[in-house]
Amino acid sequence: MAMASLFHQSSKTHFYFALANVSRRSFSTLTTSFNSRTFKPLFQVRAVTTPTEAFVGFNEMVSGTQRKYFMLGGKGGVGKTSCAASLAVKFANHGHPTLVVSTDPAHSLSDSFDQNLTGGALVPVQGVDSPLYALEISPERTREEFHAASQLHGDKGVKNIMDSMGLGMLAEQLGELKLGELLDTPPPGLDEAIAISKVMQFLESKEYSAFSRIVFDTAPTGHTLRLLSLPDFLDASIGKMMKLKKKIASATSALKSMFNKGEPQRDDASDKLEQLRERMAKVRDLFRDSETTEFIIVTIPTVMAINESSRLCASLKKESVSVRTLIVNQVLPPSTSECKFCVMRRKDQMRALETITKDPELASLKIIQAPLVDVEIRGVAGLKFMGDLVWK
Ligand SMILES: Nc1ncnc2c1ncn2[C@@H]1O[C@H](COP(=O)(O)OP(=O)(O)OP(=O)(O)O)[C@@H](O)[C@H]1O
Repeated sequence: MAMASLFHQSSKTHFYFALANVSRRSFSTLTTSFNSRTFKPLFQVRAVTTPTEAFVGFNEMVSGTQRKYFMLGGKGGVGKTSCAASLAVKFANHGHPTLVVSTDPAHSLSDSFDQNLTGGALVPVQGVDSPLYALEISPERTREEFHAASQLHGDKGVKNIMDSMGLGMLAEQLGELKLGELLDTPPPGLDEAIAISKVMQFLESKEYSAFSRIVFDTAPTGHTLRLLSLPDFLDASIGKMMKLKKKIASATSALKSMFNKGEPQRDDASDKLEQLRERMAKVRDLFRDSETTEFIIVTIPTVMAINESSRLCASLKKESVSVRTLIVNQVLPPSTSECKFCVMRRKDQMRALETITKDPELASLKIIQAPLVDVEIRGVAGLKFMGDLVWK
């Protein structure tokens, strides 16, 4: 039996209705480089419309103009990008200037929106009611920039780039290490460090201040957990570096005072380390602030995916990251036909869904079931359609 016949008839009508109603308003094609020195807000925040119908969960997510962050993550291929992109479209269509960020090195935002959003800069998404920008954080591209700078200007070039990313203090602390050589075998966590530095830019740059909703399409589970635990790890490392520096500094100043009775020297390096530490603390606090940040786990109704989601949920809770919602995507809609394959598959999915209710990590979450549809979710129209099914 063709997949098409699994599609719920009313949903199909709904889809074409959605297609016909998608606004095609276009935005200026302004793209903004991260390294831009002139910080101007890209646009002003408009009044946000709050739906009055039965949008219980989404109602809470959309209300208020205070900035909120939503991180969507889960196992590879379950529909993270489709869910993240559809949420971003829905926020924008409810009046929120929205930014959707991909931290997955294998980006699929461009494929999902069916628009070219590559380049590692803010790119406007066409076809939504309020400004929606996409950003694919590209560690590979940054690494290439590092290499080029290293070849042209040696370690000084690499340090300049790190400086422009807000990681200059870290570069200084790496001191005599051959940064160029380090890049040939990037240490684990470098991709996440790059993603974190971008998060720091969100927090500090006026350019990003107008976005009231920021949706992260994260990389599959392992990467994401490293990303979330990095601020703590760096904070601890910086703490150790500072202690060491203080010891060296007090020994040095004791020596200096023996020979030179002049003014005590200001310790610039320690000041900068302290600044970096404060920035890391801000990122960590942001991830853990349940008022502003929420992690939404996306899964599919298979025992393997649900088990992984349970482990992800436990790890997120350990990191004190707020998790309230689990999306079970690609659930087969009820079928009136006698297709054996469909009946078996649906039974199997029902068994997997049962395991959620018994899972100690997942049972307490709000469960959203999103149906498997018979068309690929692509383009703003498709994402709007998916958004209306998922985000209610
Ligand atoms: N509910 C659904 N019904 C039908 N197709 C879907 C559904 N959800 C997602 N898809 C399709 O499944 C494919 C994978 O989806 P998506 O790229 O969103 O997954 P992902 O978890 O982000 O993948 P990756 O881990 O590779 O980034 C896409 O072709 C998408 O259109």
